[in-house]
Parts: sequence; structure tokens; C-alpha cells
Amino acid sequence: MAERLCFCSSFCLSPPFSAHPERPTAQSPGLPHLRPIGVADACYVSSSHLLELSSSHLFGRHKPRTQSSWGARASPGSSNSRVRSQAVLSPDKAAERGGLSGEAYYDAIVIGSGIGGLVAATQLAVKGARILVLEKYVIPGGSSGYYERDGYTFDVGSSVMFGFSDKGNLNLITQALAAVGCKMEVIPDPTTVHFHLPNDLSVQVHRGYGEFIGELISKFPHEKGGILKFYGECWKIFNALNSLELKSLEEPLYLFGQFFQKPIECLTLAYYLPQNAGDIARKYIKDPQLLSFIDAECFIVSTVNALQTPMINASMVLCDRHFGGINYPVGGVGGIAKSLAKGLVDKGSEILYRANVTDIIVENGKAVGVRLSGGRQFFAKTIISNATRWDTFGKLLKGENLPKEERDFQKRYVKAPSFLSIHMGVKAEVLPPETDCHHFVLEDSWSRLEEPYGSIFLSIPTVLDPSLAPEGRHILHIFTTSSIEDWEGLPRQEYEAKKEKVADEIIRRLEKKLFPGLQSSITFVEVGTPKTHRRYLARQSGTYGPMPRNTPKGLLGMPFNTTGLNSLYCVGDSCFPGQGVIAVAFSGVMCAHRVAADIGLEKKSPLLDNALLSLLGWLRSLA
Ligand SMILES: NC(=O)c1ccc[n+]([C@@H]2O[C@H](COP(=O)([O-])OP(=O)(O)OC[C@H]3O[C@@H](n4cnc5c(N)ncnc54)[C@H](O)[C@@H]3O)[C@@H](O)[C@H]2O)c1
Ligand SMILES: CC(C)=CCC/C(C)=C/C=C/C(C)=C/C=C/C(C)=C/C=C/C=C(C)/C=C/C=C(C)/C=C/C=C(\C)CCC=C(C)C
Repeated sequence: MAERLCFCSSFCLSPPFSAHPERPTAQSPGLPHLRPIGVADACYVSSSHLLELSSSHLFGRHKPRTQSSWGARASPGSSNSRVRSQAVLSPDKAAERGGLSGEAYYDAIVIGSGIGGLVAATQLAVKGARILVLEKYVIPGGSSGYYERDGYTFDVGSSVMFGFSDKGNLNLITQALAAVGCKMEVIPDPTTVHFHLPNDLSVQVHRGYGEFIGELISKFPHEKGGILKFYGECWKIFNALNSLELKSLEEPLYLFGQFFQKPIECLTLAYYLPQNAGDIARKYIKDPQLLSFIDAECFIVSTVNALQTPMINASMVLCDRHFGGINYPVGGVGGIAKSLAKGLVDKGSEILYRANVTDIIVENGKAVGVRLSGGRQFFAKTIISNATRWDTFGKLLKGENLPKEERDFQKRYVKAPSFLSIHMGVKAEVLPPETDCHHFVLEDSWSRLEEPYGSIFLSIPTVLDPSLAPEGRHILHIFTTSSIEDWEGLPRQEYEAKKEKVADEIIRRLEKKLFPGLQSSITFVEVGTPKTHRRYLARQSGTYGPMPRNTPKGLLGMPFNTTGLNSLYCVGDSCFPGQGVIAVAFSGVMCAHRVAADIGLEKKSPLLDNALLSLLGWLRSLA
């Protein structure tokens, strides 16, 4: 296989597993087969040791490389030897430094290496901060990770990558990689998604905006004016967003600076902050079927309908897909996290895998450190949690009263359902020529859009990158919303039987709608339930992210990165602006900026800080 990550070729994916079951078995939960992550054996690795660590862990053959063997590689006397020697300090020493002297060794500890956590960590590391990322799992990426089976490389979560172009200011994935000296080869996707909807409505979202709008107007000619106005308003917002330098909206010097430099754009965004896409669509469009189509457009990125989807978020995705386009990273989505993790270590910071944080340590009303499940402790000036807010405040902070901001958040947002996901290998000939990469299927009734198992998402990343599967095979990643309650309390056999039954039904629906002969072309299948997501992604109830309880006031009620607890920050999809890889990347950028200001790596004004934080708190209370 050719080297595919320009700066990151040293850690190609681990070799395939041995024999696999043709059908799901007790050992095939749909994500990597790993023994529960024991934390006593947590170990430091540099990204270049990722292959060794993951394959050794997966195959149970080698002992992970120890800190001292890695430390021996630091070259004393080299220009960055100070940074390197800090980077290889043994965990016990690091803990001791913080614990005994009371002086925090790290500038920040990041709990979790999802894209949100990794972006926050790398952005801080490039500013010169000393960061320790603690990841419960054996590889980085969380929902944006990968796993391998029988020659297939599967993306754990979504394969639709926004923000991955070389244009504008909103290509946050490209920028995050560039910050640590990485650039990935990408493959442009000619169609973001092919919708297969009730009443045989079929719409391809072409990469070219004109082509997409032309197709939509051809299906709804009587709504031409409304279509142009709605999507035109999205462009107004997207262009305003794209003109700004994106940093922390909780940092007043930056925010007021942007208002000063780009007043029209900032006021545009402030105007749309409390608005939802469905209300704006209804100003221009009357046709109920077209409004339902816009619901489906929003649902695929927010898991709720347009009336509940913030207009800024809708504009971001409905336009970026045509502006920068959707681009798939060669070698799979997992390469993004691996590249960021390597970049982090290259900048002198550290990642510790199999490090399950069980407690955030609080002293005098301030977060000062964390404790792992083996009892080891680490201390830092700031703690950044990439766990969901429900996990952070419900599990990691013990004995603390839930801060008012979090109570308000939980009043406004509930956990979105999780997913049932089916990762399949199929014979290539079952796909008709010119099959699109991403599909959204809702066959009979619009009312089933948001119901569990109602809509089906399907990605076929091998349409873009055939190297992800053995020759003559394709990957089908199928997912549909499903709640954890549906899967709990079942005896093992019933659980397995239910997985098979539900998956068979979804596959049968796809066979009927899209690919005749699908069932008999399957060469590999693995099914993951919400329990699988909970277990491997460490997300409460396996949730996909926050979802408004009622109709939200756009993005107004979404919390940013600071929390009610001093020195504790959150990052990821339960922070502004919400779900989505690009959205959590933005939350990482914002978080890093706010933390950098608080630890003296960026300018700050305590007076203005207080004023802005109070103003934002007040605005949120209006949501
Ligand atoms: N199936 C899917 O497509 C799917 C599922 C869920 C989420 N998502 C999307 O993925 C993105 C989420 O990104 P993110 O950055 O917010 O988070 P993430 O969930 O991707 O990553 C969080 C990471 O933190 C780790 N972690 C959690 N608790 C920990 C603890 N106590 N100790 C150590 N490590 C811990 C997890 O193992 C994980 O690697 C969003 O876009 C979301 O919408 C997709
Ligand atoms: C503060 C005040 C007072 C004022 C201010 C004003 C201003 C300046 C403002 C500003 C703002 C801003 C900057 C904002 C920003 C925002 C952003 C960036 C956003 C973003 C977003 C994004 C998103 C949401 C995304 C999402 C995505 C997703 C989720 C995706 C998904 C996908 C999937 C699931 C796939 C599908 C598949 C198939 C179909 C197959």
C-alpha cells in the first residue's frame, strides 16, 4: 500500500485480523474486539509507536513500550531537548511533581482524544504549552477513530468530512493538521449525499452549488423563488462566518477586535445566533414536501428537524459542502486523529493511552488534577474534558454540586439517541456503476424521519478510496438512530439475536430500495449497538451528542468552553456549536484560545473577561 499520509507515514494501519465470523457473534460487537481497557497498564506512547501499541494490544502479543525506553530516545543537547525531556518524564514523576510540590507540571490535561480534545491539545501545544492527553482507549480519535478487520479499514463514525478543503477560513480540519505540520491527501466527493425519500423523491446534493440548486428546482419548480431565497440566506451567513478569524467567542479582546474589523459580518452572526433553519425556510417555502426535504437536510447533521436546528449550523454545512466541498482523507478518517496525535507528540506534549480518568480532582473550588482508575494522579494548571458534559459533571466530578450553568444546559438539552451501526464488506458487483458514496434513505413516510430505525444513513467510502477494502470488495457503513433503552437488560443470546434481526431488516430495506442482491453479496458483517458505542466511545448512553429538549433559540443556549468550576473547561460536541467533526474542531480551537489566555500564552483582560462572561451568561439565560 502506498504511503498515504504525507508527514505521518510512519504509522500505517495494523495488519488484518485472522478469521472472522460471517455473521455477528458474541465476539463481534461492531467495534474493535478488545478486552476491557485495564488502566493499571496505561502507557505513554509517541504516535510513531501507535502501530506497535494497537497491534500488540489487539493481538495480546507484546508488552507496550515503556516510558523509559521511549525516554532513552530524547537527545540531550538538541535544541528541543528541554521539551523532549519534559515530554518523556515518567508518569509517576509527573504526578509527584504536581502532588508534592503543589506546582502543576502540565499547563493542561486533556481528558479524551476525540477530535475536539486533540484539536484543543495541539493548538495549545503549538503555542508552547505542556499538554498531557489521557485517552481511555488504545488509539486516538474517539468517534472519529477506525478499526480493521479482514483487510477492511472501517471508519467508526461518520465518513462525511466538512472543513477539509484548502479554501477559506472554515477548513478547520485542514488548519488543525497544518498547525502541527501535517497535510493529508484527500479525495473530493462529487456528491455529498444522495437522498432517497418518500414519494420517490430522489435528490443528489452535487458538489457544484448550481448543479444542486438546478436539480432541486427541477423537482419543485413552483418553489424556485423560495429555494433561491432560503439557500441564499444560508450563503449570507456562511460568507460572514468564512470572513472571520475563528477563535474563542469567550475571549473579549478577540471578540471585540472582530466586531471592530468586521462589524457587518459580526452583526449578521449575532442576528442569526438565536434563529433556527426551519423558521427561515418557512418564510420563503410553502410546499410541505420541500419543507420535509429541508428537515432531512438538517436531520443528517443535527439528528433533529429544521425547526430545531440552529440556522448558523445549517448554513455552515449546507454551504461548506459546495464551497470547500466534502473531501475524504486517503486511508480513512482515522488518519486525522493519528496525524494530530503524532503532531502533538512532535510538539513536545504527550498522550497516554489506556488511561481511564475516573475523577477530576478539585481543591479549593478549582480543578487541579485527575485520577486514573489505577489510582495514579496527574496535576495541571487547567483540566479540559473531552468527555460529554453529562459524563464530566455526572461521573468525573464527584461530590460537587452541579453548577447552575450545567443544570441549565441539562434543562435545555437532552442526550440525542445513539446509533445502531452495521459495518459490512460486500462483493463489488452488487453496486451499480456510478453509485454515490453517501446515501440517506427514508422510504415511505416523512413521519418516520426522526423515529428510531426510521431513516437509514449509508456510506460507501470505498467508492472514493478502494484501498480501504480487499480487491473486488466494497465497504458499506450503515447506521440508524437507536436508543440504549432498546438494548439494555437483555440476556446475551437475546441481545445477539436482536442485533441480527434488526440488522437483517435494515439490510433488507436497502436491498429493496437500492441494491438488489445485497444480502447474498455480503462477505463480512459486524453490528454495533448503542451499548457498543457507550463501551468503546465512553459516551453516556452511547449518545451522538446533545439535542434540544424543545425548540431552541438557535445556538444561544449552547455552553462554550468555560464551566462553573474554576480551571475546568469542556470541549467536544456538548459545547458550542454542537455535533459534527468540524463543529468539535471549532470547539477545540475556541477552547485552546480561552485556556491559552488564562495561562498567560495569549493576551487577556481580566476586567473585560468578567464583563463578557457575565454578558454571555445572561444571553444564555434568554435561551
Ligand atoms: N457513530 C457516529 O457517527 C458518532 C457517534 C458519536 C459521536 N459522533 C460525532 O463524533 C464527534 C464527537 O467528537 P468529540 O471530540 O466530542 O468526542 P469523541 O466522543 O469522539 O471522543 C471523546 C474521547 O474521549 C475519550 N474519553 C471519554 N471519557 C474518558 C475518560 N473518562 N478517560 C479517558 N478518556 C475518555 C473517549 O474514549 C474518546 O476517545 C461529534 O462529531 C459527534 O457528533 C459520531
Ligand atoms: C457572542 C456574541 C454575543 C455575539 C457574537 C456574534 C458572533 C461573532 C458570532 C460568531 C459565531 C461563530 C463564529 C459561529 C461558528 C459556528 C460554526 C463554525 C459552526 C459549525 C457547525 C458545524 C456543524 C454543525 C457540522 C455538523 C456536521 C455533522 C454533524 C455531520 C454529520 C454527518 C453525518 C452524520 C453523516 C451523514 C451520512 C450520510 C448521509 C451517509
